[in-house]
Parts: sequence; structure tokens; C-alpha cells
Amino acid sequence: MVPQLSEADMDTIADALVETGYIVLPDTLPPSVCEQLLQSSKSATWDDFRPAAIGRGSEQQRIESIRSDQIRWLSEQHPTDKFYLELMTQLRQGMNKRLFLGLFDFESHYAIYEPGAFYQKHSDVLQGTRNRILTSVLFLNHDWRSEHAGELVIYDENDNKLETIAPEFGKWVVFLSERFPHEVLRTEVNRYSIAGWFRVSNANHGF
Ligand SMILES: O=C(O)CCC(=O)C(=O)O
Ligand SMILES: [Fe+2]
Repeated sequence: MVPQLSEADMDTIADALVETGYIVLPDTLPPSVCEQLLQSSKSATWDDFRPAAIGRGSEQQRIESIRSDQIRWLSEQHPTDKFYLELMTQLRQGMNKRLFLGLFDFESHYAIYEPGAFYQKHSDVLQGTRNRILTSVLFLNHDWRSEHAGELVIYDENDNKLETIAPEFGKWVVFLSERFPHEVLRTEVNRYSIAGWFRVSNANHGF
């Protein structure tokens, strides 16, 4: 069965994006889908994962002092990925309908942060582009405890700390990409997440 986001969930998310620009949802996505995603992340071989890079195209760099996670992009060809991508399509259409965001597509990757890995404070909007509008992060860590660390910290435009979010299984964070710098604190255990970005078409914005 294709999982569904309810109209009520979409209303909640749209209202939060208007009021504060972000939302932390503890258990909105179906646990069975989250479990499949976790298994898919765990069962991939390390050959499938690549050290994450920073930037775009020829400017792409790997700077381990900034981020040290390993990533694998989701694909429509993969049945588990497809379920998740379907949910994100529903969110994209729901937000376009409610907020006229003109979201055009969605790209996302599994990430594994091994013990000692982190991602320093950054913005998801790549320099010189404005095409990432909404960020989505889903956490997949069962039995997370504070000593495991690896929290996601969200800041406001003036660098004030807004939230320190435990990366607990099934927790889903959605925020306006441009408004919130954020960082992943150094994790003490393997940390599983899926980060994704809803984008507008470059062509629409004249780039
Ligand atoms: O996994 C996370 O908590 C967020 C990762 C992130 O900020 C990114 O990949 O841009
Ligand atoms: Fe990010």
C-alpha cells in the first residue's frame, strides 16, 4: 500500500512554516516505512556510500573538517526509496497547494555518521543559487540516548540557538532552507538519517 500523509498533517506543517519557518514532527511518517529505510541504509555496502562532498559541480570539494558523513542518494528504482519519495511528493504538492512555493523537485540522500563524525554549522542553500527552498531531515536511530550525541542544532538568522534536536527514530524535521543555519554535533555511535531538499527550478529564477 502506498503510504499517505494526511491533509491534517499537511495543514500542521504549512501553518508551522508560516509561523516559525520550521517544525519537528515526532511520529508523522509511518514507522514501517522508517524501519524499511533504516534497514536499507544499514544493508547497503560501504561501496554504495560515498564520503559527502560540499558544493556543486566543479566546485565540489570534500573537506573532512567541515563534514564527515557518508551518503547515498535515494533512487526511484529502489522500492523502499520509492515509498519515501512518494511521501515527499505528497508533501511537495501539499505545500505548493497551501503556500504556493512552486516546489519543482526533491533530492535526498541517506547519511551515516560514524562515531566521531559531524557536520559543522552550514546553510543548505548553495552559494550562488537559491533553488533549495525546504529542507527535510528524517532520523532513524532506535533507542537514542543523550550520551550518543549527534544532535541536530538549528540556529536563527542571528546565530541564536533555536533547538537542539535528538536524532530519534521516526522524528522528522522540516524547515525553510534559507532561514536556518544548522549543524550536526559529533556523534558517539553510528547515526542514521535522510536529508532532502525541495527545490524550485533554476529556470524559474533566471539562473
Ligand atoms: O542529518 C542531519 O541531521 C542533517 C544533515 C544536514 O544538515 C545536511 O546533510 O545538510
Ligand atoms: Fe544541512
